[in-house]
Amino acid sequence: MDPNTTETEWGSKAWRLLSEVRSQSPLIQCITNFVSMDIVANTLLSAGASPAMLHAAEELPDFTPRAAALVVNVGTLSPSWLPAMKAAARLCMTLATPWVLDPVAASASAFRLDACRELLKLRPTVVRGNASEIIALSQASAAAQPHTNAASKSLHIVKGVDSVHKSMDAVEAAKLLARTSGAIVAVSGATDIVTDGNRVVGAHNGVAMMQKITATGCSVTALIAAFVAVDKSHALDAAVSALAVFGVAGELGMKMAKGPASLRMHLIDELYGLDESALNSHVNVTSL
Ligand SMILES: Nc1ncnc2c1ncn2[C@@H]1O[C@H](COP(=O)(O)OP(=O)(O)OP(=O)(O)O)[C@@H](O)[C@H]1O
Ligand SMILES: Cc1ncsc1CCO
Ligand SMILES: [Mg+2]
Repeated sequence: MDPNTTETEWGSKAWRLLSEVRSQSPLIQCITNFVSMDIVANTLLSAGASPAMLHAAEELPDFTPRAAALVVNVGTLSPSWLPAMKAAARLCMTLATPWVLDPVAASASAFRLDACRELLKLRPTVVRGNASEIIALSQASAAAQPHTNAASKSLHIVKGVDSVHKSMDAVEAAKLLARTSGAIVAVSGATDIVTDGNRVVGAHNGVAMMQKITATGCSVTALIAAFVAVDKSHALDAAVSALAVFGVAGELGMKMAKGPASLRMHLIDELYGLDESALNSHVNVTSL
């Protein structure tokens, strides 16, 4: 993080990065779960980025090098998809293209946890999960070998894809995961937490109703990829800004929403229409 960023400067930073996404329209390759494909693509389009949901291994050598960033989301993981996820991540690692891991339901099964740990070795720029996912992954990756006690203890920490922990409960786990993986780690929740293992920043935007729309977490993961794509050397700032921007869109959308379905629509509309004054007055980011 730029150590000079004060709390009042986060609004203008978020605006600058959103403006860059709008002007550069970075190509974001998303290998994401079936549930999330539509809302992730619409979130990226509303923010000004260009989504592409390609996942065939045969296409990666041609396509992945053209992407400005990659998202790998294991939400509906199956054995046939994992090799392509790893191959795309490996290409990004080789090409220094930023990529973001969403470890959905990381500890739901040994297969999924091992897949997440293998993906972590391919040096994601950012890992974004909910609190239960980050706690489970942090415990598992602290274990030196596969199937050690620490890894198996972290199995089944999650109920499913929804968190059973609060984001603030995951601060130490996030810092540890950042240190062991080298990634920026973001934990979504009432306060979104972002850390590089030393600094911890909190983004306090958003509304609780966002949890009642499936794949809002997947969507903000993709938005983080778009923001990192336009500011590769400041991944922590980019992740914080994306989380704050998405949260502000949720707050503004909630003013017109009657429930989750209409919030989904209004959030996407508000993201599309965000302007400088809205971000300056609503972005609420602090050091933790
Ligand atoms: N209590 C809350 N108050 C405000 N915003 C919230 C709250 N809980 C979640 N959010 C926001 O909702 C979005 C999704 O976060 P969440 O933690 O629900 O992700 P997730 O569990 O990975 O979701 P999914 O798996 O459905 O994609 C984030 O932008 C987050 O900031
Ligand atoms: C509900 C659900 N199941 C697998 S992925 C997903 C989308 C939210 O993560
Ligand atoms: Mg999730």
